[in-house]
Amino acid sequence: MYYFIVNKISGNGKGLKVWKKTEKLLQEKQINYQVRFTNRPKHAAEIAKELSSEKCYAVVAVGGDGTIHDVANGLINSNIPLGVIPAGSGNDFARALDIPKDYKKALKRILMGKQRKIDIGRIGNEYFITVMGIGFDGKVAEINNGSKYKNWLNFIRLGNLSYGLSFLHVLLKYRPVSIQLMVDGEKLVFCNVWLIAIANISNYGGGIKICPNACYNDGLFDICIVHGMNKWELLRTFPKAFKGKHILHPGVTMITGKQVEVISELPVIVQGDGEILTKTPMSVTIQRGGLLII
Ligand SMILES: Nc1ncnc2c1ncn2[C@@H]1O[C@H](COP(=O)(O)OP(=O)(O)OP(=O)(O)O)[C@@H](O)[C@H]1O
Repeated sequence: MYYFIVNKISGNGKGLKVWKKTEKLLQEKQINYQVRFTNRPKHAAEIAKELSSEKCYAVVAVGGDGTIHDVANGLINSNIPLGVIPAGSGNDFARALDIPKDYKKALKRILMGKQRKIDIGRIGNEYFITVMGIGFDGKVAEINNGSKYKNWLNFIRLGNLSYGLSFLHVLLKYRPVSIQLMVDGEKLVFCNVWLIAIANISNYGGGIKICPNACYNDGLFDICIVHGMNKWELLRTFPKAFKGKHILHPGVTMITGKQVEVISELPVIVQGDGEILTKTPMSVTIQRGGLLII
């Protein structure tokens, strides 16, 4: 049995469209499957948790990174692999793991049954699988998730642009803060911090290579700290991040680590996989090979 968890509204309705085509293919191939639809945020985590005690080949998320985040959280500590049929706006997880954008190819890959283990980040009782962003970045995710232009840009197939627009929106008002980090027991202090990205994969926000050397199975987070630059420098440096070239700027510090604690002078917002998770102070740990992907 294959279980599918579908977020119909992901990618501004792409979830439902992709599912209809996928279902047709499953029926043609006479695959044994069941489908559940989400009807609220975090519902996919509840469904996946319920399914994690069933016998099945895989639980497949049909949606974007937020849906994959929820399904992964429901499957943690089970031995059931997570499959992905990409149907979101950004699809950064699929991009990093070479999961085809095309539903036919993505399904073929799931049915082939080859499994791999990936690292996950743990923050309290929640897990993230792509990138965690602290500060400016968290605010951008908050604005982006609630924006009307995200839906509109998805509609005209330019969903990737919405993160850039939200970036400009937040840039007008955001004030950088001082932040203290403890990385594997070593204390580091940075002034005028715009953002800290703690990454399991290289990209977020629809292809921004924030930590170009991040690898999902090396047991390490790649950490990018953007600090000590003014608004205009940040604006000039941002486009370089699409190719990972921002790391050459002196105001960008790159480090790696397994455990990171973040304390800031004022509480700042934290996102993981594009979902708002918490505010600082917070602590995150990597769990090597914590999730099975099919
Ligand atoms: N029925 C629903 N109604 C409202 N929100 C939902 C529903 N089902 C799931 N969600 C929430 O929708 C949000 C967006 O989903 P998702 O991230 O998969 O799509 P996306 O934002 O278009 O793609 P991406 O994250 O790849 O850019 C998630 O936070 C998820 O929890």
